[in-house]
Amino acid sequence: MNFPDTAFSFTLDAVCPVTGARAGTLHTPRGDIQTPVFMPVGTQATVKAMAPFELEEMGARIILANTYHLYLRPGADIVAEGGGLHGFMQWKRPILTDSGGFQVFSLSTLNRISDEGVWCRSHHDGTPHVMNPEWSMSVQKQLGSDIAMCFDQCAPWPCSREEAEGAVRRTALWAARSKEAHAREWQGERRQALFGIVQGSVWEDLRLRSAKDIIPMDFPGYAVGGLSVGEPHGDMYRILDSLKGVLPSGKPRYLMGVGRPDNLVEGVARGIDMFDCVLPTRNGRNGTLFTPYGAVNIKKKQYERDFTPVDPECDCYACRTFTRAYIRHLYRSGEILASRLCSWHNLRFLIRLGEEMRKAILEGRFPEFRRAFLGRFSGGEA
Ligand SMILES: Nc1nc2cc3nc(NCCc4ccc(CCO)cc4)[nH]c3cc2c(=O)[nH]1
Ligand SMILES: [Zn+2]
Repeated sequence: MNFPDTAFSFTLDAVCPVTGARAGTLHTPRGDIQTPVFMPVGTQATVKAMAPFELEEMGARIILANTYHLYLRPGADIVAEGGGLHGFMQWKRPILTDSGGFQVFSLSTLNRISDEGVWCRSHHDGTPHVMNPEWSMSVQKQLGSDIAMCFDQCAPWPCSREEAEGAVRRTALWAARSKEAHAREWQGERRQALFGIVQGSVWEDLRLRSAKDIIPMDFPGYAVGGLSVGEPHGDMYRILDSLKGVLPSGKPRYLMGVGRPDNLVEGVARGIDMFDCVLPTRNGRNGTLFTPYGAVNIKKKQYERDFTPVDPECDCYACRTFTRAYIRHLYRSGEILASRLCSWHNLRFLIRLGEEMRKAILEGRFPEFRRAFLGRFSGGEA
């Protein structure tokens, strides 16, 4: 596959004049991605309980995998030998890999951070590892993802302002080292885009400082990190508002780890193009299903004789084929198909939400779409 210099480019197809919501197209060597887009999470080289052909059927255009997990198991060398992630898991469309910084803090049993990098013990077997920008770029190359993320430091929430400042400083340091290591790894071959990540927790001035550090490094895309870590949604939205006019409008904006359907709509309204979250499959496995009116917990007795689809407006295989009563039976019987059908529906719900927001933006009716969707969707149980 040859990679012309314009291997990665982003086209803005339309912008909502009222909110600034965007419809765009991210051109990658493995295909175009229309935004807004939800990226199913495939942490360990699989979107849990879904086969690649099913992900294609539901319209998944790009999926996410995790450097930290795959480095520890099965090992980046095995994935590389298996043809990189695309060959190993037989997913032919684009893949984005997270860089490992966030996961090392949320998963490793012990970790020490310094400007050099992170010393940690594997959450599998306690073996010691050093993770840093150079390590992350090398592993993401072995994984062969289409989009790699800078190795960054995500401050926890809540944290002190000093902690947030430290993470901003280190994230800038590591972004420069990531960019340098990435260029060295790829020697000018344009086969993997590297996205920058902005930190700063819930302080607007620190977010601005981080943006001023990262944007001049001229990445092909920018992620908003450090959110969806437990902070109130109001803080998330306030931070997105503060970055809206700062992040380069001609490049894709990726909000990491988000999220619930209402978070996606509010994120798009604040200029976000790309999202990822484990919620659809995580909720799928515990029987919590997205519907236009909020989340439905299929375990509930009230669905015992409910012979209607999970979501009558949904076009997914689960909603076209089965009833709530049947899926409730599967769930209560501990049948594997329950997790599959619930994950399938939740993933399709978010993928379709992206498609519908894109259509609304292109047709100049995003504010009405947003009002109608949020008016019906109550974040909690329906
Ligand atoms: N490199 C990098 N990666 C990130 C991944 C993230 N993922 C999140 N949030 C996801 C949190 C999340 C975890 C589990 C569930 C399921 C139900 O609880 C939902 C959300 N925030 C994140 C921030 C960063 C970040 O700054 N840098
Ligand atoms: Zn469905």
